[in-house]
Amino acid sequence: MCGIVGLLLAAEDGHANQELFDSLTALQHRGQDAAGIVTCDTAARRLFMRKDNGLCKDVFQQHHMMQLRGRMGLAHCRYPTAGGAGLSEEAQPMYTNYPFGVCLAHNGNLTNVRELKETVFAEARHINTDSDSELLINVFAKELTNHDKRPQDVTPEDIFDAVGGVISRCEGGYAVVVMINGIGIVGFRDPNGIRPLVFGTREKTKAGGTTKDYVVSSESVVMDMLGFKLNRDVAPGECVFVDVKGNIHTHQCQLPDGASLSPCLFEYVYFARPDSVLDKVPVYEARLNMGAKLAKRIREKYPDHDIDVVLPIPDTARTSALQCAYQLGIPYREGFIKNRYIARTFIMPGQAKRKKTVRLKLNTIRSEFVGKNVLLVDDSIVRGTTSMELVQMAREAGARKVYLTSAAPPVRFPNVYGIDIPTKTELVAHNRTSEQVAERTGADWVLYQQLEDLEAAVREVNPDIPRFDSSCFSGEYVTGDISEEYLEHLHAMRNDSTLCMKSMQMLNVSSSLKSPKREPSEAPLLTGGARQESCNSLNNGWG
Ligand SMILES: O=P(O)(O)OC[C@H]1O[C@H](OP(=O)(O)OP(=O)(O)O)[C@H](O)[C@@H]1O
Ligand SMILES: NC(=O)CC[C@H](N)C(=O)O
Ligand SMILES: [Mg+2]
Repeated sequence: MCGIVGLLLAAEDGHANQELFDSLTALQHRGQDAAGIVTCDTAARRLFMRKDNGLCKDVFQQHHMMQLRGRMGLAHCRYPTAGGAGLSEEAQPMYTNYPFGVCLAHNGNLTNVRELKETVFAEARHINTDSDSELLINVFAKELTNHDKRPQDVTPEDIFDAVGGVISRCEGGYAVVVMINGIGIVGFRDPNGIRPLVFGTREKTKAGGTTKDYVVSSESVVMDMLGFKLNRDVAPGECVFVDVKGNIHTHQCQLPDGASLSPCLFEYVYFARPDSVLDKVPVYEARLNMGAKLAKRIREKYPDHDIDVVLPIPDTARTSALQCAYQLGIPYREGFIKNRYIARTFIMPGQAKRKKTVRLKLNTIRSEFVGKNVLLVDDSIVRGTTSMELVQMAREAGARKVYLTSAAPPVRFPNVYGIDIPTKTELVAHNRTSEQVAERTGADWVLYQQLEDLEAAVREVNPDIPRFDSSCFSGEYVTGDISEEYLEHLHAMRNDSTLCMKSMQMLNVSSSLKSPKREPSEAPLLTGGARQESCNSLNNGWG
């Protein structure tokens, strides 16, 4: 669930680098693995890029920032859902020199990668990584060459045709920003609008008149940070093109049969910041509604409950837990304190790391547990990594009974549109009832939100959303093209053990490359034993 930004400043002598960096910081919660910024000096027609693995504060040092010249640019923070974690060549933005010099940043996941690879190679283009975003930029670039024009002759219609070509060829979930050297920035969204994309403007009045800066980004919070006005969401299958002169051109591409706005429900549950507004839904309000509906369900299912206190599992669950406690008429307290310097656990690669991080990240306030019956509220229970640890910690802190509730329904199916849940076997609710999840996590009972209540919680804020991508709860995929064979392929490619083995192999290759003089008898940098242990502890993570 990466974060993407495209920015174009009106001032010829402006530089977009600092605001791109600031917007990445505002979107850091969407991707912690890699970060990148590319800028364009529109007068010199030169591009400047910096990208690497890591958080944006680590990737961009002052000397990098000073290289990023120009008033137009893109930014990206990555949470890998294709290819591998920790491969810096898969960091974004992506770049291709033909035609004109095109850069692209992508949030989402393509589902017809195997077919696309074949056609892209047949078009005499080259793909050098396993990233689906590299395919996406090559498809866009190829479609842009169809008119065979010089850069100064490219029209908005040519850009719209290129985006139309991408939409007809690429399946899955994608929100995309593109920068074309010397031409402008482009934003578009897949025909179902699964991943979010908003755009905004900032007017500046000077003696000479009024000018406009433009921004396109994953979440509206970027506009708040930079002082932009949120204009609206980019519609499903719509293309927004801002040329370097500051003119905006929009076009609704032809949608495939059956496509309609279907935003990812998980954005409202977990991914987006509560202070963002996506598809006209303030995320905070949706989460309050989730908490209210959860309280109703608790009262219905356990009318004689003996809960003494409601404790959120920080951070994301705070909003729902607050409203749940209020509706139940039970005190809301902070039983778990989060170390603010430790990032989100769920989007970290590898189960061993996720499991270890939960205890490092959250600690208990004993007085909130001792002798009490506590209700722990989480926004979602996915692999169960967080809840298994926290139920145990609650008991260790002296709780008498530990109840667990989730503002989302059980996650039972893979996500193929940009959340890294590639296989159902890793999910704690896979083939388990709530009672069995309670047994597994060690809770006295577990209660989940119902899917219709979750959808209603969002729809109460915007009744015009026709449907949602709720595939990880329902197993129904809005693009209609997800076969069992595809899900089996995804499982084989991306289950945690396979990814672990792949990264170990990469480590072996790179350590042998870095130590050309090492004798064959010498121990490798990471011994076979250590490798085995690392993968074992990963498997133990599932218990
Ligand atoms: O069942 P699991 O596999 O553990 O996944 C679900 C948990 O992961 C997320 O928290 P995370 O720590 O990523 O982020 P947060 O601090 O924003 O809540 C989410 O909010 C749940 O707490
Ligand atoms: N989470 C995302 O949006 C990921 C984008 C892209 N699929 C990648 O893996 O880099
Ligand atoms: Mg959490």
